[in-house]
Amino acid sequence: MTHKIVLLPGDGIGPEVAAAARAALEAVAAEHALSLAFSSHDFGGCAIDAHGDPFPEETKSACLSADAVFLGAVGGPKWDGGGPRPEAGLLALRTELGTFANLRPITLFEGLEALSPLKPERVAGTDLLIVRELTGGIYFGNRQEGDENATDECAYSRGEVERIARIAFEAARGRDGRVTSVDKANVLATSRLWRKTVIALRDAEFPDVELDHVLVDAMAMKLIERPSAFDVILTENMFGDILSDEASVIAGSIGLAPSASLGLTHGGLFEPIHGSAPDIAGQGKANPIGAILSAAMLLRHALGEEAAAATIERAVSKCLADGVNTGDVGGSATTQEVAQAVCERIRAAAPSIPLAATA
Ligand SMILES: NC(=O)c1ccc[n+]([C@@H]2O[C@H](COP(=O)([O-])OP(=O)(O)OC[C@H]3O[C@@H](n4cnc5c(N)ncnc54)[C@H](O)[C@@H]3O)[C@@H](O)[C@H]2O)c1
Ligand SMILES: CC(C)[C@H](C(=O)O)[C@@H](O)C(=O)O
Ligand SMILES: [Mg+2]
Repeated sequence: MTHKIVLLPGDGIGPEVAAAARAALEAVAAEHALSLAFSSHDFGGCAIDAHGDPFPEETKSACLSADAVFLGAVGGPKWDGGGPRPEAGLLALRTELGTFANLRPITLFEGLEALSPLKPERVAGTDLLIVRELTGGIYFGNRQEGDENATDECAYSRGEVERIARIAFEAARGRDGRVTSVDKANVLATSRLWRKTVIALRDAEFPDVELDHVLVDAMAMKLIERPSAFDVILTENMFGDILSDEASVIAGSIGLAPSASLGLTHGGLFEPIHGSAPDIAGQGKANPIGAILSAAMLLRHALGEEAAAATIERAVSKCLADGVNTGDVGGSATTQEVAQAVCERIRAAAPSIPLAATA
């Protein structure tokens, strides 16, 4: 069976890290006898330039009929003027695919401990999963934009909160059994609904999972004070966006952090959490590890290929431990060199296939 993978390289460093992810997928497919068919499509700023639309119809139908979608990154100063925005295409893509659950794991890698801005004793033992609601909240409420006044409405329904909370509780059962729900219930009505709903769901369906609540401002502090205190962090769209960039630095660099965006019907959307990094685009400086680990998440969540996902993850850990790193994590390797080093380790790690007996 051939799996159809749509690639949306996008803008800035997006094409560089997407090429690295594709190389890792091709290497692992060869070793695990998987059949993957790739097609690339215009999306984001480059699609605005080519079609006047960040999410053209052709791209949309390719995404909808794919088994999984991989995105590099979109955006950049070129499209920050007054016209269509690349980021609007990304929000439309998430809505179109129904990917309401954004999983953002933060993993400490051997060999990179010294890169964390936190003291080693604070960072030791950190292993976080941020579960971010992705298709609701202030990103998708009514928006009014004027020169004197502007409004961004934040709305959540009980059903939207319940379905993302269920993902977090289920994830916690496979981990350390603890969920920290982050909100701003001392001020926001949406946060009070959030908290009530999360508590009711835990009591009804997940009494075995430990649950606590932290206000988002305090969480921004606690996350860097003692990140190892947390297991699964469940939060709404905007808080999750902000906290995940913060959390990524604990492990060394935003360039290392992957994500999976999952829904109920489509295989999902997989993207590193970073953006198009215009400051380093086109220079071979982008760290491709977040993108490569997103490709591993694609294999696991969209295709059910756990062994292939684990092969990529082991190859990444080995590559980082061997010191093959881009500049953001203290090395001097280029994007392509890191990708190549990961691919070599994918090939070296795969089980050897016995030779057929010859007469
Ligand atoms: N999913 C996405 O497509 C996505 C995500 C975030 C931001 N954006 C967009 O990207 C553009 C730039 O945003 P920004 O500068 O605020 O955030 P950014 O994540 O692009 O960059 C922030 C900083 O991190 C560095 N960085 C990011 N990724 C890196 C990598 N892989 N390797 C090494 N260093 C890396 C950059 O050089 C920069 O200094 C904006 O237009 C924004 O809207 C897109
Ligand atoms: C580009 C932007 C719309 C996006 C978000 O805020 O969700 C990005 O920051 C992310 O984290 O994926
Ligand atoms: Mg973000």
